[in-house]
Amino acid sequence: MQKVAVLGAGSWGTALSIVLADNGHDVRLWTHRKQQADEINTTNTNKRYLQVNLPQQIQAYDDLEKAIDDVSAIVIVVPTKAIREVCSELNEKLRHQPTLIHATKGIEPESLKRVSQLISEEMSTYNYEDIVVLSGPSHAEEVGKRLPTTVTVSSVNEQNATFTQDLFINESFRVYTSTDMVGIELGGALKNIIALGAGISDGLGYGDNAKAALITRGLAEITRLGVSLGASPLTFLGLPGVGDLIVTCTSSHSRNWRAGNLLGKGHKLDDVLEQMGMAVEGVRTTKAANQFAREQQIEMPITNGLHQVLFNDKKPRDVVDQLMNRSKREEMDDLAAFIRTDFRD
Ligand SMILES: NC(=O)c1ccc[n+]([C@@H]2O[C@H](COP(=O)([O-])OP(=O)(O)OC[C@H]3O[C@@H](n4cnc5c(N)ncnc54)[C@H](O)[C@@H]3O)[C@@H](O)[C@H]2O)c1
Ligand SMILES: O=P(O)(O)OC[C@H](O)CO
Repeated sequence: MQKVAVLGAGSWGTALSIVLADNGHDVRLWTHRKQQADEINTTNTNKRYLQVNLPQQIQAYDDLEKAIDDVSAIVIVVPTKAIREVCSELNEKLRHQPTLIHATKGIEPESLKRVSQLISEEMSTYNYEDIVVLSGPSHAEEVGKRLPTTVTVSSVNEQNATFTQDLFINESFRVYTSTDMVGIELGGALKNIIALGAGISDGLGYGDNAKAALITRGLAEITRLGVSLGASPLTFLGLPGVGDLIVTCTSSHSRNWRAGNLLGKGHKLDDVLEQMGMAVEGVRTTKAANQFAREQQIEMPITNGLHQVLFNDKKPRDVVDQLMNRSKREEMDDLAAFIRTDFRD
């Protein structure tokens, strides 16, 4: 049994707390809202975020210092835009060296940094190599009901990855390890761009053919960008790559798909984000990936099209026309070139 603090009591932090509690761990779920902590502790529910009863071993805290006292692991699950703020507070209050795990899927637009890089920059006693990421096809709504789910954990420090695998694995939550930290984080972040696109496609009334094309050509874009940043192309064929793309692009559980669906139906971005009331990571990640692709001359036509819809007020239908009428080409041409470069190195 371990003492584990989970920072972020949204849908994913709550679902991961259930997995940890089912495994017999003492779980401290931290929220910055006192009212939410009171709800969890008095009724064993967190109704705004997850429609399930919570195990009693989950104790909620609104005091960060108390939540992290004497824990052997801290799981960070706030949205990317809150990572620096939460980690800077954590850095001030942490007096020992528990394993740091994150399950956040995003990239910081201004710096184009991955979440593990942001965490290590804010945490003075941790190196980037120590941080662990947990990612893969995993909707909180299904994990909360103990439906079969598989994820991957990765860290440059392989002992930390194995410790995290042991912490979470159980009969309904299967955990693999991987040594490709960069690929695992990028796969989880970049799939949200394509999921927004899949939602838009469904919102426009396009069919399964269009969605299959988005998923497959989206995977090509993700792989190009990922490999250029040092990821293994094989990672994108695994759970944090194509696995997460499928689950996010095809499910109405997905916040990114749902936001895209509303955009496809003609709603404005600001209204959509207000209506969602939860993290829609793909919006900021589109900005980051589009900027990086432009700077590095990486071809990402779907990401670029989505960027035009989100930030330049372009009509989704016009972007689809633009994508369908690009110049003729061979399907695997540029992707093969990227992958060969990786193997030659
Ligand atoms: N929901 C899922 O099924 C799921 C699955 C896998 C990964 N993720 C990833 O997990 C991360 C969190 O997503 P979520 O779905 O739980 O989001 P959410 O919107 O459900 O919850 C986010 C939580 O973070 C808290 N928060 C926001 N800013 C904060 C701050 N500055 N300080 C403290 N707390 C703050 C909010 O109060 C809320 O409780 C995202 O990166 C998402 O991509 C989500
Ligand atoms: O609800 P979304 O779109 O943030 O996606 C949730 C998970 O990342 C799916 O694996």
